[in-house]
Amino acid sequence: MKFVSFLSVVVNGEMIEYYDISGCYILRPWAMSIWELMQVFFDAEIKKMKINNSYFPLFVSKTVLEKEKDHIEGFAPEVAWVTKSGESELDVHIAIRPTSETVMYPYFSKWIRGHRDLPLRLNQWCNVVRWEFSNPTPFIRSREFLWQEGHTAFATKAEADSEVLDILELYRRIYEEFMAVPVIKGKKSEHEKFAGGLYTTTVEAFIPNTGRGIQGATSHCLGQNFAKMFEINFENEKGEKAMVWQNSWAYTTRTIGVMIMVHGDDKGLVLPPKVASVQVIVVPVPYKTVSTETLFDACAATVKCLSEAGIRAESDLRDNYSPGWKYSQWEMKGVPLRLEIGPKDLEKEQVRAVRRDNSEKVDIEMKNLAKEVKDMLDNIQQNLFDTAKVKRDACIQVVKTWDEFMEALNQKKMIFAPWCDEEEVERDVKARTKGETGAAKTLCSPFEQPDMPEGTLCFASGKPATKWTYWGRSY
Ligand SMILES: O=C1CCCN[C@@H]1CCCn1cnc2cc(F)c(F)cc2c1=O
Ligand SMILES: [Mg+2]
Repeated sequence: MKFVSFLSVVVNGEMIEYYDISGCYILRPWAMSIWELMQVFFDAEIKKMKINNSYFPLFVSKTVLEKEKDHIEGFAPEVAWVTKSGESELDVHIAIRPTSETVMYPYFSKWIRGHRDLPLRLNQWCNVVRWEFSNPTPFIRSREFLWQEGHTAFATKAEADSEVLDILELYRRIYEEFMAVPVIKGKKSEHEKFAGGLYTTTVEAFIPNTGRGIQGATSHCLGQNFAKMFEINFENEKGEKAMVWQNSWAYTTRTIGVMIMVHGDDKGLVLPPKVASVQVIVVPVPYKTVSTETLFDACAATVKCLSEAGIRAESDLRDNYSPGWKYSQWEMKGVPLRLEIGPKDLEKEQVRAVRRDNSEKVDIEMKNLAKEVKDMLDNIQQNLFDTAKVKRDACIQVVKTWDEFMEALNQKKMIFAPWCDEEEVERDVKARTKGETGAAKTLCSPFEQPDMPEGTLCFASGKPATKWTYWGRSY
């Protein structure tokens, strides 16, 4: 789906309404319901991990936010400030949280005294503000967005390392099991990682239509960097004073944008059933040979039968739109399955099912309705993932030399190359590929590393390669 159509699809699909402040968007129910369905899954999963939700203030004082210069110096231009209340200047300017490390960690320091206070594992569902200037795009890059941010503290590095991967697996599930979007799990390079942390793990998605990678969600091990900065110590079992090991992890409303870009087509949105607030829309096809009331009753009974089977079904009984108009509107909104009920269907005690993913039409017997519809929805979910994976894999290009790299980059590929893992070389590749469509950067080094034949050289530096890494232009 091309960019222009992305902007029109999110508006025509009634997900987004533009707002009079640039970079800010209204999330309408059709989008908010997707966020909520994911939240139900993720919140239940972190509760199983004994992670508690909390809520910290939106505001950070300047002194606290700038406690450690190098943590935010690169981000300073993005920070939004409250400088006045009414007509009076605030003597201490207050930042709106762009992320909550500096909000939370002074209290982690206060609450964590002994090893019995560990692990401390908090999450919050909230909004954050980052006053970015690069091209704002609904869901993908906005000045305010919704996310969950997890912040955890452990006595040992091993516990932190293990939780980083547990959370990353939840992010993979969000993308692959709910959004039907294939992602690659891996580690960010030293250049691309969260500078305040020890290492960053990520699930990377790829948008075949634009040939750009996109960071899907991140799970950072912060090491003891913030413990040092905020003096978060505890007395360990040997009575020694030790610093905690911390993680922080987030996914955002960007997930919805990725899903739209991957599955959308020229008829509009295509929603995976797992995240569709309406999975089945029932549309009556009136005809003079049968009373509208009979048809409407059949639609209502169909909705009731599906709802009782746990399927999110609605009927569209509006009498001021034709069936054809309704079909295109619900296709634009991406409803996975449409059931048409006309006189003939009534006679044969069946419904005409039309799939949104491949436009296939099949007749379903009313008596097997719930089971057949459930199976079709599962099939649509799987088909969307399989189709997206084939498309994404077709974009992956293995390269060994600089020329092959440049050719693949200009063919909008997701490049898989042997790399010497030197930060200087990554900076050099960025400089050499700078262009109006943006430079190439590392996306991640996948945990699953193919073997590196003896003597393989880095595609960019010619030095001995140490790891296989995905490269590409990105959002
Ligand atoms: O990405 C995560 C997971 C959830 C908690 N935070 C981490 C790292 C966020 C990295 N980051 C990202 N963006 C920022 C923007 C700012 F304006 C700013 F002051 C600080 C940051 C900033 O620290
Ligand atoms: Mg940023």
